[in-house]
Amino acid sequence: MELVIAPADELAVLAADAVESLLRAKPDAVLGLATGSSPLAVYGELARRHAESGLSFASATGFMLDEYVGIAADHPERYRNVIEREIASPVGWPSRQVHGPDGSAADLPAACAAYEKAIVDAGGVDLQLLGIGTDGHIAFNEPGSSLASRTRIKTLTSQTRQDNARFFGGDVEQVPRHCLTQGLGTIMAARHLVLLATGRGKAEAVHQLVEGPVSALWPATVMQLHPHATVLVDEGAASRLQLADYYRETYASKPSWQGL
Ligand SMILES: N[C@@H]1[C@@H](O)[C@H](O)[C@@H](COP(=O)(O)O)O[C@@H]1O
Repeated sequence: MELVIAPADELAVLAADAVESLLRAKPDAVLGLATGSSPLAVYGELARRHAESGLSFASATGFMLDEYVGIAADHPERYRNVIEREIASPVGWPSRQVHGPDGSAADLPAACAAYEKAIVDAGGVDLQLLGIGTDGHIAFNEPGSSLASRTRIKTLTSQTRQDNARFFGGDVEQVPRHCLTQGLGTIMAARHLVLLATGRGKAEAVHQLVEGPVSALWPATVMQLHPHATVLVDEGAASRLQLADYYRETYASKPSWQGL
């Protein structure tokens, strides 16, 4: 696992660099897309590069991490709509190439199985962007999630619903109770994981993710078992790391030819 501690704007540039080098080397790459506020600056940077230097998503495929169940199709916070607004549309990415779990399906387990198959059929995810919840969830894999889980229905914790209430006018009752989410096993099958976390509110989750014991209680800790995981954090999110000085030293002495 590589840990980078830097100001938030630099983290977004680093993550965008990783996406750009992948797309330049493999235009039909498969990208894993996260929602939440953490990846927004990355999406902004990618949109800027699309507009200014022609970075193209025309042949790429995207897979979202998760989706609410029981949210109106035209709700601005439906993750499908968020991804369309924040990244697909700004980079000219054809909608038919960007996929998400179908939270409005009549048969939700079948929709989950179909989603797993679609990811495999596309060749698997090359680079998965991730955020992290204050309780250590990734996608919507709440504490207690099986470390081997696949796309399925989950019930959101009250902590996550409170955290996400800000997207629903501050009213926690408006936040759906259920979701479809890629499982931890699904996420672990991606070839490169890039997680972004900023602010002191994420400090404990980041400490557990990087330095805690691997445990379903802190689902993101499963990333310790991934052969290529990059964790990008600002000073606030790094504030509880025991080995922060070592991570800084390692990154400062990293050879310039070595990407993320
Ligand atoms: N399902 C999403 C996660 O994918 C995201 O990582 C998390 C953190 O969100 P934020 O980046 O806004 O802190 O929120 C939601 O619960």
